[in-house]
Amino acid sequence: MELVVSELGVARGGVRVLEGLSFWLSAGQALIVRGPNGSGKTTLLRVLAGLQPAVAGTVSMAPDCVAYAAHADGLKVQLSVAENLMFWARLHAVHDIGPALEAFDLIDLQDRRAGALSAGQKRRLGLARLLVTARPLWVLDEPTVSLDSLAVARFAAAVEAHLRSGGMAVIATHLDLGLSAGRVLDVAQFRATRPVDGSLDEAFL
Ligand SMILES: Nc1ncnc2c1ncn2[C@@H]1O[C@H](COP(=O)(O)OP(=O)(O)OP(=O)(O)O)[C@@H](O)[C@H]1O
Repeated sequence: MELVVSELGVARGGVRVLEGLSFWLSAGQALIVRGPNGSGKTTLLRVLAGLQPAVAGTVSMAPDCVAYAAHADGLKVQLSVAENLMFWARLHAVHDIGPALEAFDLIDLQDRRAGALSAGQKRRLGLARLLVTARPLWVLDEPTVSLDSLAVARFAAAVEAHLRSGGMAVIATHLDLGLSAGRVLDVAQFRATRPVDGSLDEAFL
């Protein structure tokens, strides 16, 4: 399996942000996306995840191959930690939430209502969902926000395990996660030179 991105152009709010962006990833590889604030990292990830269309170019992988973790954790606050994971697991026909609880140190919190978790605990639960999606490409937007150093290490270990099992990851992060198979892409070099674009780019927010 391979992710091939060719001559991609992306826009936000009718303004072109990036153009001419190409890269590829093979099974077992990760791409770390860097760039200054407002340079288009989130917009690129949204296009990869199928949340909005590209304005130019192609992405080889269909959105249903992608597990996307945005800035927001997207949790069901009335459900417990375990119920949140079971909800996502059922949706993806995954039967065992045990490895996800274990990987993100959530076993002791599994009966706690998600709305009553701390910010870092919520983030751990949001990331644990990745492990119950069984999707090959993880697209992650600043996944380590609110995580302490131990949780960052656990997250990096989960990504490494995903890569070892043939998965891929595209991660916007300012941290060095120490991934063995991680390349860095700085989106600043792909800043659009013709920024105004009249087309509708928002499938939904
Ligand atoms: N909802 C929105 N509507 C219109 N424009 C937006 C919206 N969100 C972001 N933008 C603009 O799109 C451009 C790219 O933003 P984007 O969020 O992709 O950058 P980023 O590199 O992820 O930034 P950061 O590092 O601050 O998270 C910026 O100029 C930003 O102001």
